[in-house]
Amino acid sequence: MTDFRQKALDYHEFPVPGKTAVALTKAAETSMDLALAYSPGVAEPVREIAANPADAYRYTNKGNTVAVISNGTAILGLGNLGPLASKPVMEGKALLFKRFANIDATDIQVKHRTNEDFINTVEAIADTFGGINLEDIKAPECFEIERELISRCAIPVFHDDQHGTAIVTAAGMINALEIQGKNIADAVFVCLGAGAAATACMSLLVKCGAQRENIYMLDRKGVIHSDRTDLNEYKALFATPTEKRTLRDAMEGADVFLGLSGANLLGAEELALMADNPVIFACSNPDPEINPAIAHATRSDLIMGTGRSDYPNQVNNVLCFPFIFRGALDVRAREINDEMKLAAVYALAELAKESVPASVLAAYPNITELTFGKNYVLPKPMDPRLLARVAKAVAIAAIESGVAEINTVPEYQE
Ligand SMILES: NC(=O)C1=CN([C@@H]2O[C@H](COP(=O)(O)OP(=O)(O)OC[C@H]3O[C@@H](n4cnc5c(N)ncnc54)[C@H](OP(=O)(O)O)[C@@H]3O)[C@@H](O)[C@H]2O)C=CC1
Ligand SMILES: CC(=O)C(=O)O
Ligand SMILES: [Mg+2]
Repeated sequence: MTDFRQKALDYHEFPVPGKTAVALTKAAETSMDLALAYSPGVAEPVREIAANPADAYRYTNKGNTVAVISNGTAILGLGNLGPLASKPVMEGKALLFKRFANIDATDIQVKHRTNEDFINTVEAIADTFGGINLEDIKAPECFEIERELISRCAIPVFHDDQHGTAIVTAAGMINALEIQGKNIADAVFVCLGAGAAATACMSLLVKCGAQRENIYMLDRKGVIHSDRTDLNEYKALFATPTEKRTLRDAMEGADVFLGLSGANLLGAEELALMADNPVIFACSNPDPEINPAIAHATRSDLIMGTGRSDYPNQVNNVLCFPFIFRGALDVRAREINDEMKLAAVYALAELAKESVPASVLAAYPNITELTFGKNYVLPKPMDPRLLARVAKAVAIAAIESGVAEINTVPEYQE
């Protein structure tokens, strides 16, 4: 067993199994405390909430909670390993919600037979929480699940692998293309993967200026082209009239490679075919589509990002989901709409251009400098300014787009 593998297992096992626990926010030491917390005192907020459901935000933890819900059908890039095996990832997302945005998240794994079973289960428990973060649910089922839950629930429902990934990818891509001297409207994109993350990333990049005719998306069968008769409605949106059929065909002259598929699927020979000064975001977790060491050995003019913490340019939805939910919860947004997503994109992209406080460098002992450039196109997850910048931009966008119940912009400390 490698050192790192054992360290990771020990981290999860000791001193207590798992990564999260419940903490009390009220005193529970005296008989009076118990009388207030439980019977008879608890009856008072029960009566208030029964008379006015919005009082749940006043008297319970609802307003600061998010349920992280998965069925384990697309656990990172490891595939469909079932609900229980997804629990470490969902606990991990809960850890990140707490660490970065002080949101109390509960992980929930759902075993189900049909999509409708899953949707009904989540709908039935939704009122418990302030928001729902769907995670690691594979395409195409994830699209119907999210659409239905958004329409049935009164709280924000957000499929992180789609939109969290798309927001971070778009922010990093805008900056990387700028550094490489390329215009997003002219850039040719190859997207390996045509699932939840890939379709959402490319859709948001189109909203940021990418041209559909410049996008080659690939699934396991190759390029998604107009003559294919096996495409679902989501893949069909990216069908291109082209003679290109393989990854090799698509990579010839491309400006961008975006990997949202699986480990080691991009070869050095294909990377060598790209246009000058390309951008490579190989975002599959835990192992990217191409190892950065191979990519850098193949050509020196690229910008390379991965989904991992241990290489420069971490393109990972951790930069988004804690902060977009913080902003949404703070103004009690009914949904997370495109205006809020785009506000998060531009807040992230702008923050990467500012000089980095010493506390960020201190959190990364192997890094001596973080300056906007090829090895720093996105802020680091440990950057304490993320909360104030992204959550505030999201809260303002929610208010201005009319989906907030609270119309005062919260105060955020940097
Ligand atoms: N860095 C980040 O923040 C994030 C990274 N990801 C990564 O993206 C990947 C996909 O996740 P997600 O979209 O949720 O999963 P989905 O199951 O929804 O989609 C997976 C997609 O990858 C394609 N694929 C798998 N193997 C190959 C292959 N050998 N060649 C071409 N295409 C292939 C599948 O093709 P087909 O349609 O033919 O089955 C499918 O379109 C994972 O590796 C995940 O770790 C996801 C979210 C966030
Ligand atoms: C980061 C993440 O959500 C994923 O790889 O699925
Ligand atoms: Mg995920």
